[in-house]
Amino acid sequence: MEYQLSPSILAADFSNLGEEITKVERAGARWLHIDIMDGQFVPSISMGIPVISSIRKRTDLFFDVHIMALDPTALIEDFAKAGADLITVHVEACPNLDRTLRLIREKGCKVGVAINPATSVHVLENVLEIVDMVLIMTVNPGFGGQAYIPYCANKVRQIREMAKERNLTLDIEVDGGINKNTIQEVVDAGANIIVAGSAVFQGDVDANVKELKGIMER
Ligand SMILES: O=C(CO)[C@H](O)[C@H](O)COP(=O)(O)O
Ligand SMILES: [Fe+2]
Repeated sequence: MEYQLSPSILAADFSNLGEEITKVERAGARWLHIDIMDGQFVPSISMGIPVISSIRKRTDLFFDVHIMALDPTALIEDFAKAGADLITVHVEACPNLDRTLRLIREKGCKVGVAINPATSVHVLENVLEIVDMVLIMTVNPGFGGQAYIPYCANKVRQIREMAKERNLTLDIEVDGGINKNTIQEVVDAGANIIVAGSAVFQGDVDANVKELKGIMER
């Protein structure tokens, strides 16, 4: 299984975004987590198309776009054109989930599906075969810098088990409150794509990326 650290630029210095991205790239990250918040599905507003298309010109990192919006389906085509490699939508925001997931694939992107902490893994039973990645939120979405919710590790374990039963090679991503103290628990539970915002961009970015990757790959 491939392990990837996906630094979340939500915690980066936006006045110096290009440099921040170069730093994580130089430190050895291959993915970049881009949080899209619309102020409705979640309370805050983050960034949109112009940010993605401008950073796309600067880096070949794999763009892992996490949409936290009330109507993610309407945004998919534009995000794909702007340079997303993988688009993840929330079950909680998709009344026609199957259609939305197929649209992501049609637009040429890898397909991700996310669930909030309080949502059961069982809502994913029917769509596991048509996604590349499941994102288990380990905080309630909306802000960086929140504390990791420990019961979510069990959901990672459940999804890994469900994938195994179906013979699927599925990526499992965790997002929220992951740092050097919490990363081991989610990796042990079966997560292989690890998002980290504050734990990467606060302090020495190079040392942070190397430390987290080191624990993950051990
Ligand atoms: O989706 C998110 C919040 O909704 C972010 O990706 C997440 O919060 C990352 O930040 P941190 O690692 O600081 O918790
Ligand atoms: Fe995220």
